[in-house]
Amino acid sequence: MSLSFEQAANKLMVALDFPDAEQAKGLIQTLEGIPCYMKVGMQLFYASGPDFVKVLKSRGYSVFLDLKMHDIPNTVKGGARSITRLGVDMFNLHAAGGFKMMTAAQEGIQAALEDDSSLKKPLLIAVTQLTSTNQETLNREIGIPGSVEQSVLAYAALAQKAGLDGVVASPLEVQAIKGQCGTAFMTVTPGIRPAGSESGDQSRTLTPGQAIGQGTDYIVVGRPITAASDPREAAEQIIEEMRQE
Ligand SMILES: O=c1ccn([C@@H]2O[C@H](COP(=O)(O)O)[C@@H](O)[C@H]2O)c(=O)[nH]1
Repeated sequence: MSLSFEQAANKLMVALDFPDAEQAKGLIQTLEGIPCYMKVGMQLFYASGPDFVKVLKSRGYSVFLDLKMHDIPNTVKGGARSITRLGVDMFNLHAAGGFKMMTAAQEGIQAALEDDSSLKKPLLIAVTQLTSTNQETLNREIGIPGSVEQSVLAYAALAQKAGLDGVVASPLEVQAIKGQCGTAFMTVTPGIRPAGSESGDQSRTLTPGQAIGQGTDYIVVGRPITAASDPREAAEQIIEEMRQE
């Protein structure tokens, strides 16, 4: 059954990779009325911080704070507590930080919820292997043996054991992750490139329609929308393609 416009838009996370809040607000204005998720990454957060998250929430957006925490458990616990207080809907950390780090993040979430019972529990997901990583990078540069998919599945298993809600991976790995962890275990997939667009620094890519066809829960799209000559048209075309699957 094909998705409605709203259902497809709800599965689209737009990566607001901008150097300042003004430029990000410009894109939000352009996309007004499209009920997509907004993703705030390190570039925008380091520049405009919690205030910009509040702007997005006040405009009714679901917000994924993509800061990819990776530190000792105590530090990540504190970071998770602070992030939860911002009222974001989803945030993430690197599965490579290990089981204790991932459980510490959940303790941080719980502590924030106990501080303020009006807060909603955010979804917590783990980055497996970055979508810019290819087989060569993994084995020769980073020195991790085995295939990219094996590594992704090992991190997904660890994240699930630690009680997380899902993982960030390439759409190419969605079926294997869902097969191993179950369909309720969420996949959030960057590395999305509409047919004919530049892959740039992304290595493990699929088109929006192919990614939805693999059964992913959310696709993350940055430059194919933000760098398009008509970002609204680009977003609408991506949503239409998602609907066809
Ligand atoms: O493995 C990962 C994890 C996060 N990202 C983020 O997604 C967007 C993708 O942007 P594009 O411009 O569509 O390439 C970006 O914010 C990354 O930080 C990822 O690409 N891969």
